[in-house]
Amino acid sequence: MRASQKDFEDAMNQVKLLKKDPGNEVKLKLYALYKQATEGPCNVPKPGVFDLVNKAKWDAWSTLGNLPKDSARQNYVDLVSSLSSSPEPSSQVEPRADEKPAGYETLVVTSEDGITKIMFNRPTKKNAISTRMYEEIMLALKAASEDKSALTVLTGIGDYYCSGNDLTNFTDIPPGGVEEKAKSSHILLRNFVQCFIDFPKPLIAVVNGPAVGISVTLLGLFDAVYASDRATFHTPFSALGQSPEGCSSYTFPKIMGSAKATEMLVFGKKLTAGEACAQGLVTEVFPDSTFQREVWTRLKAYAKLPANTLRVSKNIIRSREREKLRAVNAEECITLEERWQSEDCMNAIMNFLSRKAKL
Ligand SMILES: CCCCC/C=C/CC(=O)SCCNC(=O)CCNC(=O)[C@H](O)C(C)(C)COP(=O)(O)OP(=O)(O)OC[C@H]1O[C@@H](n2cnc3c(N)ncnc32)[C@H](O)[C@@H]1OP(=O)(O)O
Repeated sequence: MRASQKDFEDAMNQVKLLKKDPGNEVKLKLYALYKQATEGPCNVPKPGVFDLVNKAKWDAWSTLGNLPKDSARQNYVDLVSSLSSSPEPSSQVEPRADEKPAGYETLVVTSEDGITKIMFNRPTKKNAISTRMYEEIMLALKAASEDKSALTVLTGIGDYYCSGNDLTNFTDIPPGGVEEKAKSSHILLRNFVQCFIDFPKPLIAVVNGPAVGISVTLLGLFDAVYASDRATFHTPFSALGQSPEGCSSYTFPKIMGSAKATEMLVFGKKLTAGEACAQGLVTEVFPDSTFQREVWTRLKAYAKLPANTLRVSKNIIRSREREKLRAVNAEECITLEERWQSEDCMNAIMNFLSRKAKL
């Protein structure tokens, strides 16, 4: 069920009762969702650069773009419920000594109704995946694989599902130079994709808006993909001097045939949600106005099925491919390590950072 006005008002009251300060980033998010839910898209002039607090608020609100009021209300209620009911996202799993403490900076993770929901939470950066976010997604997936939920869902907070790799990840060059950076990125990416290959329960993507780069390629490793009709699917690797990852060089041709996969992965053709569904990458598309309600109603029903049986059935569908996928992942990362050191890739990143280029 979509959050009602009453749920929204209850959530506003709950915020006042929070025992722990949720931190500035979450407070800005709450502010922005509140304004969007009550007034719609940001309609006030941008404050001056020295008015830091109001500028931060304005940025947070305006980044929600044209997010409908009822989606904003729902996101507000979800965010407050995650703050009040499960402030320690991995509380169902004992963290090992070598793990980061519970509490995510780039994600909101909730677990209820048999569903663990991992939400990308960098809406001001269109949910681009920073190095920290790669690490946190791996931790959240590990916790979800061990908790009691039947299903695990990935989705985005704000108007984007995810804008792919955070291109500023490549600006933090270590003393060993670009070569060392490419090597460490190779290892991070390989481990990250491995978590999706090995994930033991049904893994569902709820694609709430545009998806770019690695957030698209990974969809081939999900068990179901539900998309809003606002979502688009774009893998602009060639324009970035990069090559396909997330096992897409294997899964995409298998899902849609090699000609359609080439259009996406080599020529960077952006697909609408309808096109992605016709090509088998997306399971079903819903109108944005009913997307959240319809998807969560369906997932809550699926989550009532016996959790162990869901695991067993997923495993029998996926297990034959696992070794192959591991080999593909390794090969893609080797190729990317070389690409990241190429002139094409460096120029593309510099162009984006100097705002000369966008998708
Ligand atoms: C360990 C390494 C592993 C590497 C794995 C490799 C993966 C490959 C990929 O994922 S390739 C895909 C990379 N992504 C992109 O190329 C997207 C780049 N972004 C854009 O083109 C645009 O931002 C947009 C089309 C996604 C959205 O455009 P819009 O005009 O609506 O919004 P802004 O451009 O103003 O964006 C708002 C702020 O968000 C920042 N941002 C958006 N995407 C990214 C990104 N991928 N990386 C870093 N930052 C991003 C953008 O810079 C704005 O920030 P600002 O407000 O501080 O300026």
